[in-house]
Amino acid sequence: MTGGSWSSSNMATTLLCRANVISSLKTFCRTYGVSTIRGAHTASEFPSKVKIVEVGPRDGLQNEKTLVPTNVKIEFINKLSHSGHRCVEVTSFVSPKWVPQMADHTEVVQGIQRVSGVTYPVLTPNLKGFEAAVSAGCDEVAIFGAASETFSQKNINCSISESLERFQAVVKAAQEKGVRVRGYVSCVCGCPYEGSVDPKTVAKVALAMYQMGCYEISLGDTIGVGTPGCIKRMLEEVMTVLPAEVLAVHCHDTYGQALANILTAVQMGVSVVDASVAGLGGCPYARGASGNVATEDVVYMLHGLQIHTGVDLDKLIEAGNYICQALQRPNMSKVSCARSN
Ligand SMILES: CC(C)(COP(=O)([O-])OP(=O)([O-])OC[C@H]1O[C@@H](n2cnc3c(N)ncnc32)[C@H](O)[C@@H]1OP(=O)([O-])[O-])[C@@H](O)C(=O)NCCC(=O)NCCSC(=O)C[C@@](C)(O)CC(=O)[O-]
Repeated sequence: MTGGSWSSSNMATTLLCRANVISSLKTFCRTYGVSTIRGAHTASEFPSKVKIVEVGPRDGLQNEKTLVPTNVKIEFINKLSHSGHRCVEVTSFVSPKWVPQMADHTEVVQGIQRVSGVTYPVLTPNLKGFEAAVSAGCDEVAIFGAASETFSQKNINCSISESLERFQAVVKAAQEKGVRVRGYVSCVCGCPYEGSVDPKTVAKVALAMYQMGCYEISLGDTIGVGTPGCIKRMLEEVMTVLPAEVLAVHCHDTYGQALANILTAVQMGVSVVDASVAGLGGCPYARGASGNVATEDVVYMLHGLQIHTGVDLDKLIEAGNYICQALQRPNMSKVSCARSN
């Protein structure tokens, strides 16, 4: 054995040990609680798979002023379900006075064809929404908080701490019924009312939601002001208390930064990405927020990195074109436009 090959085999052993230590730390972290392990993520690693959470039917449509017929929503969701997605967020059980577009939530949930292996979460801000969702047949819900006091007031009419109390009640009821709960934290890079947001506040709210029982925390750049630098600083802070494995990113594309932000997050080990087909959407209580990042563009980028998503790009483009025709609006996905030319 030459000195050179001895040292590379030694190095390989060292790397293997390091990988084992990191893997053990991650397992320990998942088993015994996240707040005890700090910084247990591996930086600059691409995951081999990314799960896309398709939010088009909910986040994409909630801001539409004209009511979209229920049968169109159902057909749209069915097309998305058949495009290889594993998770399609379908509607919200919120007050119809606040978001009229989501008032047909029960009909939508009960009208879709459920595909085996696909989950269909819905937003539930409080116990009233949760109970209605469960009665409609939902088995996964999402609670949605914020890292900005003013946004929390404007969006769900309560402070951050009041929202956490409400969510605690939802999570407890969900656990009793075996319903999975996802958590959102909005305004992770900036707030439409307060401006910049401290990453420490994001980390605090994300940890509180995870500790109460959410299986995953989606970090929302609600108004799309984030840049890769902002996303990196925010994720570094959040990853001091939660591992990358339980995080997702939810990037709006207002400033054209969403794909770069997602790439940054994926490079930091995040393997769940929210996106909205055709780039539809925005939050009605976030002035200036444009659509989400287009799912087609995210899938194209990830496939280019040889990251598996399970999504069939052609079928996804078809679903995006279907809803754009129904809404009579242009498709905001660059990939879809390029493929259609
Ligand atoms: C949270 C509330 C309900 C509080 O609204 P409130 O007015 O404070 O509620 P309340 O408890 O005082 O009740 C007032 C009325 O609303 C009814 N009510 C109460 N709860 C419900 C319910 N669940 N479903 C249906 N009705 C409900 C309740 O029964 C009562 O009816 P009334 O007696 O007047 O006839 C309201 O603020 C609301 O619905 N907000 C939702 C806003 C929303 O959906 N925003 C968009 C989603 S968040 C988002 O887009 C961001 C995200 C997730 O994508 C991530 C990102 O981009 O950052």
